[in-house]
Amino acid sequence: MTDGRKKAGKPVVETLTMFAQEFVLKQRTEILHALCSSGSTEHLERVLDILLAQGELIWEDYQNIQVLPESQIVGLSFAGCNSNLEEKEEYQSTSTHTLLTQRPSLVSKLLGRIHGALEALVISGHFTSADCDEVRLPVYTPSQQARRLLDHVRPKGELAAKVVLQYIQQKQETGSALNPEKLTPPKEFLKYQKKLSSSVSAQSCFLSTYGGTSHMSLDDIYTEGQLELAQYCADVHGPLGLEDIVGTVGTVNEEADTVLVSGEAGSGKTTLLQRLHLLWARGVALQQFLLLFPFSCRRLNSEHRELSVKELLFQHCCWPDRDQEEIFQFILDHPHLVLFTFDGLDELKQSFSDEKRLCCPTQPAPVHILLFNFIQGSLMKGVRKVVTSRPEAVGPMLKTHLCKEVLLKGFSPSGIDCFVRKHHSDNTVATKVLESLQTNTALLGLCHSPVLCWIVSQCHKELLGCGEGSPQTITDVYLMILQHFFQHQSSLKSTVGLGWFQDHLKTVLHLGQLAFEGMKNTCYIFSGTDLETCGVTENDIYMGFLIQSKDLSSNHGKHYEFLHVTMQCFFAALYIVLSNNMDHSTISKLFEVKDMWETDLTSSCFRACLPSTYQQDCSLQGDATAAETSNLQITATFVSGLLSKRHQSLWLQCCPSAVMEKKIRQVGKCLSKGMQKHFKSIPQPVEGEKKSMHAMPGFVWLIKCIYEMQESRIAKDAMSKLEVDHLKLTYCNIGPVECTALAYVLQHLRNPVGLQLDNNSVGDVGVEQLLPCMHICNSLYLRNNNITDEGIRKLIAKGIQCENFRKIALFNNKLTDACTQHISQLLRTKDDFLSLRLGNNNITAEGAKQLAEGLKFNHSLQYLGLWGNKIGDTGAEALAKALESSKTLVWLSLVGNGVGNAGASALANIIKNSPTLEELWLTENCITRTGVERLIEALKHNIHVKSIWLRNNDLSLEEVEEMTQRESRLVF
Ligand SMILES: Nc1ncnc2c1ncn2[C@@H]1O[C@H](COP(=O)(O)OP(=O)(O)OP(=O)(O)O)[C@@H](O)[C@H]1O
Repeated sequence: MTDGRKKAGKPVVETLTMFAQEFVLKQRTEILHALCSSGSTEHLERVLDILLAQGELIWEDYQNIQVLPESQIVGLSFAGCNSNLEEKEEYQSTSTHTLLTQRPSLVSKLLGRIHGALEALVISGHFTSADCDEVRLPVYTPSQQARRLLDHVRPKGELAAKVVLQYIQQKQETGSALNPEKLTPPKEFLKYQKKLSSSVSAQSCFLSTYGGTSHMSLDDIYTEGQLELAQYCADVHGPLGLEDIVGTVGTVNEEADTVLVSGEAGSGKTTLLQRLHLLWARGVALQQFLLLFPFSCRRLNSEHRELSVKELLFQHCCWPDRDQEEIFQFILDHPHLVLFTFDGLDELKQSFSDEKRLCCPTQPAPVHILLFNFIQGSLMKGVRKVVTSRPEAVGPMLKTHLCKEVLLKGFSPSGIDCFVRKHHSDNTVATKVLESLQTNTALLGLCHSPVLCWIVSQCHKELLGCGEGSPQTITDVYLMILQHFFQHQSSLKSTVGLGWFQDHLKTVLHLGQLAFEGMKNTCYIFSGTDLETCGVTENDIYMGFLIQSKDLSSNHGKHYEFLHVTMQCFFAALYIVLSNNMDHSTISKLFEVKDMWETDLTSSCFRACLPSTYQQDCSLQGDATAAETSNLQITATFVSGLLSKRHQSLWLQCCPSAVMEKKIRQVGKCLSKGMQKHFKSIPQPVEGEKKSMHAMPGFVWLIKCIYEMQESRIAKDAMSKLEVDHLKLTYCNIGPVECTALAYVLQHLRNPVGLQLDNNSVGDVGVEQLLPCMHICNSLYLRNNNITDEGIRKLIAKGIQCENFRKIALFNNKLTDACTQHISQLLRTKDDFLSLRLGNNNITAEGAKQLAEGLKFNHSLQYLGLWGNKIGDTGAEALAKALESSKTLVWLSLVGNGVGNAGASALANIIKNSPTLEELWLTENCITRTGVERLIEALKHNIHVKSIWLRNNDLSLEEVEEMTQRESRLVF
């Protein structure tokens, strides 16, 4: 700090300063972390704004801090930063002084108005264009630009300060400059905007999945997917809408301007972006953005030139017919009016890194460097960016640069209904398809994934005609679409048995090879030469599995891609299974693909089976991308499914059975080995604790592969070696499909386990899928899983029959009084049930009364949690009556239920009589002194109770103090 500080001269200030100094010294590490850990200087700058405004920091000090390199900025200390009273007086009531004292609010008022303020300063002759350039450096965030503007105005004097203040005041009176309607962009800009929006509209009005077979307009088929914030946000109730993706809701890092939409393969990320694009181009959504530039990372992979931002925007999205410079300058000046979207970040050949910084929009660089710098905000700061990716591709480094993350979780049950009805104009057909899904809940579970829902709808004839053999696995569904396309596109109409597969074996192998080679090289777009190399013919293309790539085909001959990348995975799997000249190590290498979390990205083992020239090519790309790992896992899942005995008849006629048997054995061995590795990683339990395993995503994948094989021998074998008491799969993206696989495998466990599935998307369909393994679960944790009364009805019906089942946790779901009669039945019937937790649902007094009916007959329950419901005083009275003679109850929580004094008085009876109760939670229940007196009275008869929680009730401080003294077990 400088020595030019002056003394405050007031003892009180000195004392405070000493305290502050001491505090800063003691908490130095924490303060430094809070100020600097986000990688942005915003927090530090905000603190500086406040210090300047309050006169705790004088201008010279501030300037010194400003010029110090970033690492030394943290040398800021409060030592001697006394108020500079003399200086304060000197500037009293001048505009320059106002710039200082109002600095924090001026910074925010200038956001979105920098351009106008600079213009006013230039016109008034206080600023040169060089001043403007310094303020507008693209490396600055909008708030930093505002601060630099204020910094530059100060030395220009009183009149310049006045201009800025007048400008801000005027703008406030006439409305927000952030509103694009208030802007008057140059004429050429408006023409460009029109051209861009018609190009975006043309690109987004049809769905590509249907390209091979028929056209389907997005309007006709688009169905809302389930969007959720990745991080809990107290302000958000109910589902997110499309506009929320770019809105402020759920923002975790205000300085970042990249939103990530993550979702599994086929969950609808591309389609969602397409919908956003279309709505913007039509002028019905996202109208806060004047321009929207859509990018596909898959296509950006083909751009090998170095480009500047300008070239990237204009060459890849829309070319301005005139006045390029002016249009680009307008974009630079109004970044907050521009939106970039990047689909499939996981498909980019390079993994995200923030090592190479770039901040100049005119400097050419490889496109992935441009993209990474957009995300970090070093380039085109202020432009909103929406990026999509599979979840496993998003590492912690990328996450630090996100404004928020939104999860796309596929269709909800009503979404499936809506999609199927949109898909079939004939209502009778739609109803039949939906009915058949209700009878096959494994398939219904699969339909939560939009791509699978599309296949199932597309293949309704096959589906409705297959009776008993209705599809159960993902492989079954993909085989169904294979058959569907062949039978619809081909002149060979083989109707008998499996003739269709034999008839098209050549096509399968050609497309399979193309898919397989592509997979090895992270290639999803194929040139004519690629097709030729694999022998793909016009007839093969005609079958409809390949579609022409949109914007790449015109320049360099036709290019193709698979209808969907999962289709490419499926064909690659068919090739691995059917090809007779496949390297024998391919399968084991495929299954060795490591978890993204386990080590660095290494699917290189898979590449090792390639010819050496190919390996060289690949090594040029550096590490494997996330999409590669994820797609190889999907391929391995299909390989497992295709080698299932159920599909033997398909390949027996085209492959020697000895070869196939060997492949089956290999897959079985790989799965078993993979499981062993997981089990070995389970740490020994600490004494007194249960042995617990937290599954890694790779565990779920292996389980899905086992399910695809549909061989209980393999499932049994894998599970026989798992020895844990508690299996934790929280935040593992467990939906209905995963539940089906889990139940298939876990039912073979030798000993009962606690199954913890908190914070997933199990839903009612998932609950139903779990039923086959209920007998092995002694406790089931399903917190925050979108479960309704219907799911619970089925769960309880099964649970009642399961001997081991003793505990259930269902907080944060969608339960109402309608489920309590079933739970009541469980309590009445199962006299060894220990724990019931139903917090944060919608249970009222009626529900509590139902539960009480069951509790009257129960002699085992120890834990009952009903916090965050609405049982009120009558509900509490009913429960109290049922529990007052309980000889087992240890813990009861009725937090936040409005039980009031009447409820508290009734509950006092439990205290009076219970020989076991230890804790009673009555926080936030509108209880006054009258209620507490009853509790105190009851406590006189009970020495076992340890604490009664009474925080946030209707008591005065004096009452709290007095009652604490009378009864120390009351916690206020
Ligand atoms: N919201 C939706 N409404 C209607 N159909 C949809 C929707 N979302 C997805 N689909 C169907 O599912 C198919 C796959 O979806 P999409 O390509 O958007 O998934 P994705 O998440 O981008 O997959 P990937 O990660 O593999 O690239 C689409 O082509 C379409 O047929």
